[in-house]
Amino acid sequence: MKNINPSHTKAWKSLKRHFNQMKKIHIIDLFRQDTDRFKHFSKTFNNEILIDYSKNLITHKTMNKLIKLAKECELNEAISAMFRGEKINRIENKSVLHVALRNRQNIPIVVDKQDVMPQINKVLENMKKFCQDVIQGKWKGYTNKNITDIVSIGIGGSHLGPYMVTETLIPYKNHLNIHFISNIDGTHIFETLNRINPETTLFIIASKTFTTQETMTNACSARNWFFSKTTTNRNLKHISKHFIALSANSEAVKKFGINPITNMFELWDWVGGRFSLWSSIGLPIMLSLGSDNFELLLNGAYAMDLHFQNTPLNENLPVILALIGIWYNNFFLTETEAIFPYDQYMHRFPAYLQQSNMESNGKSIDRNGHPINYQTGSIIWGEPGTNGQHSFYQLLHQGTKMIPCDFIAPTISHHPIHDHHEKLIANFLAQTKVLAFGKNISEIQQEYETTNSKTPYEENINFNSAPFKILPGNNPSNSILIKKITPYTLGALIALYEHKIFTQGIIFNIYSFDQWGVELGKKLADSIYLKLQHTNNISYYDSSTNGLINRYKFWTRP
Ligand SMILES: O=P(O)(O)OC[C@H]1O[C@H](O)[C@H](O)[C@@H](O)[C@@H]1O
Repeated sequence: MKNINPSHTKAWKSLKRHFNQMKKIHIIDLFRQDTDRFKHFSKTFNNEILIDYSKNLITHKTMNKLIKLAKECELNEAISAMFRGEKINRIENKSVLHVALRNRQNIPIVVDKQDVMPQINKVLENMKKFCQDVIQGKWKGYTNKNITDIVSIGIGGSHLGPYMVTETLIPYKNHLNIHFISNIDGTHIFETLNRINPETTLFIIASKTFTTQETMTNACSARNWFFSKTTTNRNLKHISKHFIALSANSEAVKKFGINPITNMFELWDWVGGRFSLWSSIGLPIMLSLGSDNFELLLNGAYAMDLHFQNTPLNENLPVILALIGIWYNNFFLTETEAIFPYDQYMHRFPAYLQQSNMESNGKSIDRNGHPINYQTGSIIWGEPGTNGQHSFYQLLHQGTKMIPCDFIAPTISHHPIHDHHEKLIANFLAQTKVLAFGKNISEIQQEYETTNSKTPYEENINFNSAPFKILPGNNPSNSILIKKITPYTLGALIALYEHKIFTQGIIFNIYSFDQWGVELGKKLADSIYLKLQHTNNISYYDSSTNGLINRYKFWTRP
């Protein structure tokens, strides 16, 4: 993988010139010039996912230039390097192999002279057997009762993926109640423990490192609670019926009191936290949906992996989305990208993408170790539709910022109650249309002239309010229609975004698979935590931090 500064490429310079023309063009003009724009700028994946990217400020010329940029940045070579298991996470000297976890044809992938597939398959088989036992009631609690509740304790990548998937796929859920605890705020665990019975609860401690402060604090509290509520006398034999670890750190798991041989499902250092839902970190998904559905999720992701690996760049969906994102981020200099799932079950999808995208591509040092002189990762945010429409869409329609959006919706609802779904989809379509085409003064004028209600008062209001009713449009969006949200299509959708992130990271010339930015805060929290224990006021840090610490002590001391 070469380290190529994208802003020094020919394609980048040509895109800059092209941008100077395109910035004067309105999406309306693009649709006027090409009446078949939808046909030219939309693609389907396996007849289950339709991506319409026609409502973007792009032409064929734009796309060709962006593809040239990807080629100059050697994207094809980078894709092969990832799938080959090369150590592309160079600073940490690790391979990036979440794709191996869903390599459903078992094609050997070699890391350090060893094929990783046998160990992946072994863990997957163990997970399946374990989940089957829990679901079928063969796995009993220490008082010989069936498990009814699963509590997953983890944070970041060890939380967001499993949580988002189990929420999105609730229609496929079995009888087990599933709870997630992530925040170190005691409220999170307090509220969960209040709702469960220790004799019938299984705690899953999900942490690749098994050292993360939030997770270990919650895990210790869960264990203490379990001991306090049961008559197990801290007996490890009993704990083994109720605590499972998902981790790459067997030593720490053992120290915690979980037997790594019988009660731990392994993952490996080549699985990045934010890409780990396909690994043993996905155990809560498998427990909640059953192993067949988990495998369908893997199959969907695998289908997208094959597409990403084997499709020419100009037909390649993750690449197209990534390049359109770069077009706005690096040429229009947009700051954010919004994700609007028109599906209530997908309510955590934007939060999930926030981590996977922003932790991956929120970097400002290039792969040569030099500061970057162009924009990298966008700010990702979003809410499910239609709630967002009654909240922040005003700014999208009439604010001063361009915000590229992805609208995602299923065509077949899991709950076709009366006309809810048609109304939901009508809103989706209305919003994307209005964002692109807006409403101009002559349309307002025409509307005004054809309305019947023209009392002098209304005339006055209408006349004066006309400028305030203009919607400039020209805000770009992608529309992603999914035939139905199933484990398979969700797997493909997640992989689509994973590969979009990868593609952008390669073109930004950054390392997308480490996250040094989060380390300092963790270390400092540890040291401040110690300072909070002392009774004396402190003057160790800057005046603001000292002032806050000392006030905290003043207000909390008896
Ligand atoms: O799985 P763990 O080792 O507990 O890590 C959990 C999370 O914490 C870290 O701070 C990273 O920022 C995340 O990428 C990671 O997923």
